[in-house]
Amino acid sequence: MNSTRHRLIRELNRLASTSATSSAPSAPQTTAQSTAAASATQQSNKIPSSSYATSTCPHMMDVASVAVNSRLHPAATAAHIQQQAPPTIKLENARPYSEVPGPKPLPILGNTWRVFPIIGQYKISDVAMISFLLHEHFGRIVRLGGLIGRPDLLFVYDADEIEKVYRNEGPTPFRPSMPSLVKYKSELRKDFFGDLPGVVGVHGEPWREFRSRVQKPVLQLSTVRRYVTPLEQVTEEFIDRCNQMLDHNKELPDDFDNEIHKWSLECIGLVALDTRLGCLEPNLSDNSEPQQIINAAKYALRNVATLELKAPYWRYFPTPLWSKYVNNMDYFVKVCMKYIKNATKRMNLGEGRALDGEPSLLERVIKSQKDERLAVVMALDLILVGIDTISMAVCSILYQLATRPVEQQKVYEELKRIMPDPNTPLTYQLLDQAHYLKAFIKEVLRVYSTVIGNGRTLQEDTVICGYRIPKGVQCVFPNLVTGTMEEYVTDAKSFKPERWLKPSQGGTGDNLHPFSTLPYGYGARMCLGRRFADLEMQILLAKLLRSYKLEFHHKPLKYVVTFMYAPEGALKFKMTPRE
Ligand code: HEM
Repeated sequence: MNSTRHRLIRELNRLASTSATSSAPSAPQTTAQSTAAASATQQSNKIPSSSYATSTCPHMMDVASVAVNSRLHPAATAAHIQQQAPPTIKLENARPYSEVPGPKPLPILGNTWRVFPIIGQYKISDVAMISFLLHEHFGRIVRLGGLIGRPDLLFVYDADEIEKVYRNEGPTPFRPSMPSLVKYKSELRKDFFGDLPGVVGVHGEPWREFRSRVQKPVLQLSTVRRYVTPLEQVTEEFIDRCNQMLDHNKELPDDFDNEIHKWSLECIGLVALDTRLGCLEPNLSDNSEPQQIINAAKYALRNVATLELKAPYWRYFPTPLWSKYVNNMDYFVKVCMKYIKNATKRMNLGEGRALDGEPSLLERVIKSQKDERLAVVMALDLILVGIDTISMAVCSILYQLATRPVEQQKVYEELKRIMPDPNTPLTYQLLDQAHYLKAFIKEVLRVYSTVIGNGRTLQEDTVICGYRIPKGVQCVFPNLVTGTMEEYVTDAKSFKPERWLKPSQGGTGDNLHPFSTLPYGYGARMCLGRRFADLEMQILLAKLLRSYKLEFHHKPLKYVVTFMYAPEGALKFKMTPRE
């Protein structure tokens, strides 16, 4: 255990002993609850070489209705249905909110001070660890109150209760969202965003209207399928580039994560802007447009955590960090406008980008909605949340593959069977057969959830874990913790892609509570880019692993949160051609 963890445990022990309510969490408990604390202690000790990171990841807080069960192991769903539902308690019989356990806010200073520099005991990157420790010390529901300029955070570690909240969220779910982006869209650039502000950081009717106008084209399979070949081309270029970057040990460079960012930006440019941005060109200069977009994306997203948790003073006056954030956002808007205007021009000239008769996503949106600004806002949202999420997920998946040779070999064997000739062009049907590869991705997202939690702001008073939780409280559902809890996942500490397979495919039939691990969220607000995310990741892995073996011969990397949860350090993978 590292010293940060010791320090946090000491502090939480102290808090637990001083908290007015922490010693008496006598709210109604499920049978499994009695063992939760013990299992959580065990769990946080066992999670390998990870430092934990921010559960208040702004993306999770902000990022929509498609059945979740389609992504789940059928056996898991069946097992879940057999579980006992939590007791239903009426609002009037529930225990008061004030009794929810949690660290006690200090007078005047509240709890925000805990993430201040020097005097505060937590770094933003500690927040995931805090999420584990809060569970360990306070149980299945924890209140973190007294935060400057924001409502209380309520951590819920009970998958049945999480399910209840999701299922009752109504037609306009409210994800506690980046207030900084809300301010940018609804105040600073109201002139541009007006009554169509997009989905990210937008709520209520404006969110519902925007989402309903873009959801169909973004999620429909025919649109997504159209991108297999273009995304395969991008990925082939990326792999060629990787080859050129190998050193004398056949290892990739220290800043390989930046290269993955370039690949993901090139992919998102293709999808959201109908453009090849040129990110994979060799010798990209620091002031080139693609590199500037990458920098702007990293900045815009990663500083949201700091802006919102650590330095929320921009709410009251424009701080330097806020001004920089605004400049970055303005830059994004400008870039999106430029490329969407180009796409409209091409369409007007009859030079559209249809493939096999299928128009591009952008063409579909511009044609059906007859609104260029809507397309700009959609592209902006997709880019804003699509680059970092997928890049970080890929960093994490590649690292897991490189350090798990047995599983990597299984992925390779499967790919070899599906594509005996490595140069076989990819199709949706071929990818559909890559069951183990997909299961591997799901398992990485369970154990190392890139977006470490999701959230909902309650729109009415609700009973959670026997407490009456008032409307307006922000619930946090910490995937990273619940996805690795023994009570919800059989043999939760073991990395077993097979748990996601059907028995006919060699699956283990393990129990897996569907609401314990939801990497793309759930319901009407579920991730809008998930089909593209899955496709991009599958294409990259299929192309790369069919032809190369990946190894990692360096000190194990720790998982931390910058914005997303991913391994920190040089991803110096060794790439060796197969056969
Ligand atoms: C592995 C990669 C990704 C992960 C783990 C991920 C995860 C998430 C999560 C957890 C949410 C919140 C859902 C909810 O509130 O229930 C979300 C929302 C969203 N995601 Fe993703 N995402 C990924 C990739 C992408 C990509 C590539 C795009 C764009 C192409 C994208 C676009 C969005 C958008 C626009 C939202 C907001 C939806 C709304 O609020 O209506 N995501 N994502």
